[in-house]
Amino acid sequence: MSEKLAARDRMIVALDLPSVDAAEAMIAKLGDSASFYKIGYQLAYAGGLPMVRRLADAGKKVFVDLKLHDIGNTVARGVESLSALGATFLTVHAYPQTMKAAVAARGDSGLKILAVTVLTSYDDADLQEAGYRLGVRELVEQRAHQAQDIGIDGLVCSPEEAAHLRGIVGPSIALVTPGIRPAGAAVGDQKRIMTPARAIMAGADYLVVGRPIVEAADPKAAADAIVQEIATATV
Ligand SMILES: O=c1ccn([C@@H]2O[C@H](COP(=O)(O)O)[C@@H](O)[C@H]2O)c(=O)[nH]1
Repeated sequence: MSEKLAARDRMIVALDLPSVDAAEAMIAKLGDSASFYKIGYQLAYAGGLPMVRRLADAGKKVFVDLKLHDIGNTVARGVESLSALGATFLTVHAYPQTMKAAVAARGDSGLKILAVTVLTSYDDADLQEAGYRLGVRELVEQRAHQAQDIGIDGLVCSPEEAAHLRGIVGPSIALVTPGIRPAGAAVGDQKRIMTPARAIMAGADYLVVGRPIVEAADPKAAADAIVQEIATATV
């Protein structure tokens, strides 16, 4: 990551909420404690995509996490449509055809394409069950090399792989890490997790945090605590 970001701007809050009203209420609760939001399946499919422009116009950054994966032409047309929304990041799965189509289609829109290496809810046994021959570490590494060759802007990975990947891809590819759990937080369905401080020390550029904030009794206090942890861990 070339730019030096403030701790708050490295935390991406996943707005995994059932409606636009619920998401807007959460954004109001968080106020200045959050500057970067992620819109994924739940909110996008509940009419949340127009929020991208509204948030961008309000000075917030937005990550559209739709994890595109289809034939190249369909991915390219989808990226063209999404690039008009004003988002900062868009995810695709880290398959070569998909990544090539997305990188070619983003044009000079300013949209950055992130490749999802291996979902943070997967471990080696899950990959084997899905028919993969490689374990998590090997598949993440292979996909990182392919993504870099294709010209991808960033990788989504677990913080467990961040230090290793930083050594492979160098400083200019953003490492965006879900699977963040403050000490004592419920793990849920995530399998490859770290605390915010450890993720930052491992080399993550951005931390994606959903349930530990949006399901907290006091989301603003939860977000402030994570930002404080990021600040303390930043060297
Ligand atoms: O590998 C991945 C890719 C994306 N995600 C998304 O991040 C958030 C994490 O939410 P938590 O509630 O903090 O677990 C969620 O929107 C996922 O779709 C991921 O977890 N892992």
